[in-house]
Amino acid sequence: MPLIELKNLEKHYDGQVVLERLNVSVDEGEFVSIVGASGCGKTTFLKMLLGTESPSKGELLLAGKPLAKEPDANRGVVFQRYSVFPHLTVLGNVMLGEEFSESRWLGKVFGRRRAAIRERARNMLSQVGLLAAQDKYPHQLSGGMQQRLALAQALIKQPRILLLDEPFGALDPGIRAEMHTLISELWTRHQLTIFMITHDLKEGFSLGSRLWVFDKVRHDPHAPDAFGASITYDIPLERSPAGSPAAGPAPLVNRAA
Ligand SMILES: Nc1ncnc2c1ncn2[C@@H]1O[C@H](COP(=O)(O)OP(=O)(O)OP(=O)(O)O)[C@@H](O)[C@H]1O
Repeated sequence: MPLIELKNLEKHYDGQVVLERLNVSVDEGEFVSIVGASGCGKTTFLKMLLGTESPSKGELLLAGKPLAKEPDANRGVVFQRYSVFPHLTVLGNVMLGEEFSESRWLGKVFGRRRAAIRERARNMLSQVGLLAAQDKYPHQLSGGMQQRLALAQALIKQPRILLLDEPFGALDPGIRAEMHTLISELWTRHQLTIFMITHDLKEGFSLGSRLWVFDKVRHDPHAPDAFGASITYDIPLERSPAGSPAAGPAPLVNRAA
C-alpha cells in the first residue's frame, strides 16, 4: 500500500483554484523533489500534507486512511526560514518539542525522563553535526547551523514523513553542498519519506528519487483563477527509496557548486 495517496485532490482559496486534479501515490522511503513556478501552489501542497490546510475536494490518504486534520508526529517540517525559541540554547530547542509531548500542560519534565530526552536530543544533534554547539543560542549560529538545528528539531519526533520547503534556499553554495550530504544521510538512516520544494532544478534532480513539476495545464484568459496547477511531470530518478535493498549507503551529492 502506498504511504501517501492523492485522489482528485483540489485546493481552492476564496474562488481561486490553486491546485487541481492531483492523482498520485508515493511509497514509503521515496524522496520527492518538487519544482514549479512561483505561486503555483507548492507550499499549499506541503501544508496539506502537514495538516495545517485541508483539501477542498478529493482525498488525501496516509497509509490508506484520511490524513489527520492537524499536524502530528507522523510529519516533521523544515522551512527556509527557521523558527526556534531565541531564549533557549540549541539543546533546549531540540528538547522542547519532546518535553511538550510528555507534559502537555507544563512543557517541563524532570528527573530520569528529562535525562532520557536530553540524551535523545544530544544524539540528534550529533547526527546533524551540531553537538559542539549545544550550549549556543540561535543568534550565535550560522545559516547552515540554523538549518541543522531545524532538522534536529523535526527529526527528534521520529516522523515518517519529512516536509522541506526550500530548506537550503538561503544558504551559500558550499554550505548547501554540506547540507545535501547531510539530508541524504538522514534520509537513509531514518528511512524517511521526504517531500522537498526547491527552486534549484539541479538540487531537485540530484537529491530526489523522483521529481515532480507543478504547473497549470488549463488556462482561461478571462478567468485566471478558474484553473489550478497539477503535477505535469512525474520523473523517476536514479536514486532508490530509503530502506529498499537497492538503496545502499547514501551517495555523496556535493554537486551544488
Ligand atoms: N491562506 C491563503 N489564503 C488565500 N490565498 C492563498 C493562501 N495561501 C496561498 N494562497 C494563494 O495560493 C497560491 C499558491 O501559493 P503557494 O504559496 O502555495 O505557492 P508556491 O508555489 O509555494 O509559491 P513560491 O514558490 O513563491 O513559494 C498563491 O496565489 C497564493 O496567493
